[in-house]
Amino acid sequence: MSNAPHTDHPTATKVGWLDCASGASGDMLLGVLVGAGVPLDVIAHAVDAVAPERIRLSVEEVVRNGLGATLARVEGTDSTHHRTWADVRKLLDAADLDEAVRRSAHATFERLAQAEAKVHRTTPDAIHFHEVGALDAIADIVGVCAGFVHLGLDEVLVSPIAVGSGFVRAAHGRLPVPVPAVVELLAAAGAPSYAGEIDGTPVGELCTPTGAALLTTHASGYGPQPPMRVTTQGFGAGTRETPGRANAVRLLVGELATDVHRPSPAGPPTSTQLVVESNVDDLDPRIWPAVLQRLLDAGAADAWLTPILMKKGRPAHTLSVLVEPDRQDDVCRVIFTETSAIGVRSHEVTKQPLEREFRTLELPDGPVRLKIASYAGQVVNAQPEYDDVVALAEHTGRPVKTVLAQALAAAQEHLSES
Ligand SMILES: O=C([S-])c1cc(C(=O)S)c[n+]([C@@H]2O[C@H](COP(=O)(O)O)[C@@H](O)[C@H]2O)c1
Ligand code: NI
Repeated sequence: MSNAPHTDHPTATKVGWLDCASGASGDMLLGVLVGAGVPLDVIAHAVDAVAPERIRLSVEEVVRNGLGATLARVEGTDSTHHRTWADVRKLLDAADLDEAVRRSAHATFERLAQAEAKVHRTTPDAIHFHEVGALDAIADIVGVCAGFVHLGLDEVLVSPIAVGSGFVRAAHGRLPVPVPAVVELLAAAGAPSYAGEIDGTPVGELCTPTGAALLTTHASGYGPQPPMRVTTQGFGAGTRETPGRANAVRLLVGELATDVHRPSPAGPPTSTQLVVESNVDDLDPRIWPAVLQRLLDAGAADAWLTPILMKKGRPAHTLSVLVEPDRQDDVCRVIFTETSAIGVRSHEVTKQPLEREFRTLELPDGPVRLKIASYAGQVVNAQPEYDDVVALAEHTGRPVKTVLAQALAAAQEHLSES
């Protein structure tokens, strides 16, 4: 239940819009939820249910660049320094927790672990949660998930996310901003981001990995504030004062105004891409697989061939490449240097990606990633990553079809449990 006044619209869609013009971190999101009316007790209760050691959560009203904001603090000392995602998952599974909170906390940690595993070339289960420790990650993630469940939002929309620029000092040295885990998380979700510099001056880290994992888990779409009748706003403060802007994330809560334009709840908004094409009748066909790979390496979203019968009755292929407009030059360079095409044509297309997420299936012989696509909040497709299946089959010497069947069965079981 939310603090927002209730209206008697029976079919009203309750929406939250997060304004991430100053980025987002776990603490900022905890603060913004309290600022928007979630009692601190609700958050603390969920965190206590999971945390293996005492965590003290507190909030304080502060001013950021002249604006009042809620600063959340998480205090506690983790006596265990090596808590991995596998350890935290056991804590989550065993906790006396609302099922919706458990589900979204699990999804958030899973995303974070996937992104970290990719960056550090390891497995999600081996990931530990940064130098601040697992206790802080538990407080941020479980607390924010509990806050969102309490608000009971039908949709959470997120603005393009300011990620920052320059460098940040981490336990293992200086990391470039946006830090690698943030880049992976936003890329996997198709979330729009930008540096957020003011007057070209590097601003440091605005969006942390925990912030990005929480945003991408809860977002049902990205974009500007939708038409909505706002009832409540909250500001969640970052710890630093930053020149030229209030270092705070903002949450507007209200009802979608369905009498005007309404963004799709199905996932990221549609985007305009280009299809660049050329008909080719004189390339040695053995070269095509390498061409398609080079196009993907050059930034194409997809590349494919269609057999055609060309002028003069010649069997040939249409090469088609789907690409973001700003990568068109890179794609054309590959086409002209790698094939015998002497010209290309292009047209704009509208792309609507479904929301996707990766989870990890633990098969008896090793992990296989599961790619899940959702439409309007419902899982509509779930496929084990074929490359992982082949790698596991090679590793174990078992037939690919056997490993694939095992992965599909594990996927079904995983989905029916979650
Ligand atoms: O310590 C590690 S491995 C580390 C990796 C990364 C990557 O992006 S990879 C980032 N960081 C920085 O740690 C702090 C804490 O982040 P939280 O998300 O846990 O709040 C932050 O500055 C990250 O950029 C550390
Ligand atoms: Ni890392």
